[in-house]
Amino acid sequence: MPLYESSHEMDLTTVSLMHPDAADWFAKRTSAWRDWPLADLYDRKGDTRISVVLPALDEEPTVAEIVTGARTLMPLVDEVIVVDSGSVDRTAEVARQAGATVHHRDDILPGTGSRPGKGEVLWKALAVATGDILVYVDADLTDFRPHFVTGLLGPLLDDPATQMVKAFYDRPLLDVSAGGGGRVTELAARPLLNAYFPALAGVVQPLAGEYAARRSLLESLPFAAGYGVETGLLIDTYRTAGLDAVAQVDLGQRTHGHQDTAALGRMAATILHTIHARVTPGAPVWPTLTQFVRRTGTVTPADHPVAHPDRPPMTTIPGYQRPLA
Ligand SMILES: O=c1ccn([C@@H]2O[C@H](COP(=O)(O)OP(=O)(O)O)[C@@H](O)[C@H]2O)c(=O)[nH]1
Ligand SMILES: O=C(O)[C@@H](COP(=O)(O)O)O[C@H]1O[C@H](CO)[C@@H](O)[C@H](O)[C@H]1O
Repeated sequence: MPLYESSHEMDLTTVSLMHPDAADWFAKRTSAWRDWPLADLYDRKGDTRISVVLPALDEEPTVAEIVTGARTLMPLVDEVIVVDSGSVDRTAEVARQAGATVHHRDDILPGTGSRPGKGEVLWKALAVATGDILVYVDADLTDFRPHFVTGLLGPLLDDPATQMVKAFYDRPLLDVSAGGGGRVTELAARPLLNAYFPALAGVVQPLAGEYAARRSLLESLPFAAGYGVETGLLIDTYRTAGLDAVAQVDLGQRTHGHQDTAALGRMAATILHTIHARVTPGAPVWPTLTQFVRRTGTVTPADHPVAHPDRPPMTTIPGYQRPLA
């Protein structure tokens, strides 16, 4: 694993208060996508099967370009799969035209039913993707480039002890004039993780939708619902496989579609509940978030359920079999 040297290199004068495990981990387990040239990855792939998986809910404008870009990496990448989360637009059609294998969430393990949200489709992907490694990539990226995938694969193909690789990147905030993106990351996820899991304080983008992990790990973990999925997988990987099983890779810059503040409030609440369930399992917590809608001079409360049960480890699901290539 190359030591991380770039403009993001940790400034050691500012880290004295970071949890020592986090500082040590950051120094050892952080690399940049340029550390992982394509030719080296081909050499290291051997018979490891690699699936790129895109969760998609109404991503017609962006999904095809990402599929096309990921497919330029074949045969390093063995398959590009889109799991449709209930789109009402032409997401499935344009993804298929671009060369993806498309599955609708309702058609995967139908005996388990279908739940809304991102976590559900990432979980169900395990029942259709044939890879030993799954590379998750959001389908709303507006600047996808193949190095997003190769960067994430580097630490996994390099070191069998690596179980999960998180992306990080700079995040210009489109459509809004001030500051950077990653608003839930900075205002909720990282503060909560620093407080409750300080050894994870070195993870730059804990919510990144771009990450890769071994099937054997993903099959063994619960998947938190909705937008809690990344936080749950990160905490559970840390707890079951140890901090050094996680690596992170700098992919440069990433832009994506933005949701409004209220939607991000619900995302933050789901992440809070995901962490709460891991810090104090079974402890009471109010399961809804009340937001307010302003209409003609008044405000109306709108209650949103934000605490949802996890999906259990895929290996516990009757009828689940690893799909054959
Ligand atoms: O119910 C959902 C919500 C989101 N997504 C997908 O998850 C990824 C990230 O979600 P989103 O873009 O809503 O989050 P943001 O990037 O705005 O924070 C995208 O590919 C979405 O299409 C999904 O599959 N099902
Ligand atoms: O990081 C965040 O705060 C949010 C919102 O980002 P923006 O402030 O709209 O750039 O985006 C994250 O959450 C999504 C849901 O889990 C992920 O899919 C994104 O990859 C992640 O960046």
